[in-house]
Amino acid sequence: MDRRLDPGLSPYRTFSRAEWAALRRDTPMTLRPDEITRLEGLGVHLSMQEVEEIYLPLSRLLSLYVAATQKLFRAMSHFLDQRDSEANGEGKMPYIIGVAGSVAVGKSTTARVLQALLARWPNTPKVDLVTTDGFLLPNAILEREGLMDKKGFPESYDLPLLLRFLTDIKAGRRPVRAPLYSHFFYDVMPDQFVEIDRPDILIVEGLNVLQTTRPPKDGKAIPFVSDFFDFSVYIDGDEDVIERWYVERFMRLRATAFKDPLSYFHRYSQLTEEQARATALSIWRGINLPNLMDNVLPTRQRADLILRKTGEHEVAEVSLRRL
Ligand SMILES: Nc1ncnc2c1ncn2[C@@H]1O[C@H](COP(=O)(O)OP(=O)(O)O)[C@@H](O)[C@H]1O
Ligand SMILES: CC(C)(COP(=O)(O)O)[C@@H](O)C(=O)NCCC(=O)O
Repeated sequence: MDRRLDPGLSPYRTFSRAEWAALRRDTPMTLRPDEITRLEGLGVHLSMQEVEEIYLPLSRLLSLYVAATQKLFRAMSHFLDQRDSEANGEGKMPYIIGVAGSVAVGKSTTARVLQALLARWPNTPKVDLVTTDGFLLPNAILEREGLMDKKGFPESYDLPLLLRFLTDIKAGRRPVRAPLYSHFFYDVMPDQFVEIDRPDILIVEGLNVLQTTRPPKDGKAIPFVSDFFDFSVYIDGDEDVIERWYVERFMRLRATAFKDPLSYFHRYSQLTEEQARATALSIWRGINLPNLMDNVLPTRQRADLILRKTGEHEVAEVSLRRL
């Protein structure tokens, strides 16, 4: 079902692939084929054409937005009579980009491509990447709370920890640590963190990054995750296509990572191909699809930019929110 906004009512300007690709203008291709290969996830064939026609124009837009925001930040520092060193160390504020969308829609891959392209721009050499998977509650708590079948749902995250992380980033504290999630162990890794030390850009990717927060029981108002964002991208696709991507990824993992006896899903590597496909479909239709329909898709129209994908991860349309 196509739930895109009625163009007559939309705050977005929508570009065809060709119109968007033309906005690359003279932006040079800064990634070599071997670098694109390194960016690919398991089984991903990331086409050079996709990077040139979709992600290069996006990196040009973001570079312009970051430069304008850096000017705004200096204006605020001037207003506050703050010297650059006092404002936030070296007079810069991390520009935070959120990347949202369904499980298996391509958030991690897109985030890695953007990280590589944005780091090539002279005004943003340091680009860090964090996934909100690390802010999931540990399996022990999910199991105690009966939430193992809700992994990825709003209630499965340690939202206060994520908001504290983003607050520290925006306040310029250094370094700030983000917990790490392992898809191999299917759990948050105890005592493992990624340190974020005042990057020019921080990309935060995850299912929940555009969700509006239900007020907590104590009634205290808390911010939305996206209140800390300077720009946000939603990666969109038809549910039946994402279901295929999810099953394809599951089957690739079954043939690789799941074969390791230490892998959480090792038991699935013992299944026949048909049983494994049925299991992947059951997990998708029982957990990730309801989460997409109820909690993720409704956040699409909060994004600044929507990448609408077709069957093989190609982006067919780009919608950019008008200022
Ligand atoms: N642009 C792309 N081109 C080709 N394959 C892709 C692309 N983006 C994602 N994929 C594939 O789709 C699956 C999901 O991608 P991933 O980035 O892991 O999604 P997410 O982080 O949203 O779960 C992965 O198996 C990956 O190989
Ligand atoms: C950990 C996740 C919530 C994160 O989603 P993703 O990074 O794949 O978008 C998801 O991969 C997940 O494990 N969902 C629970 C059901 C499943 O095993 O797919």
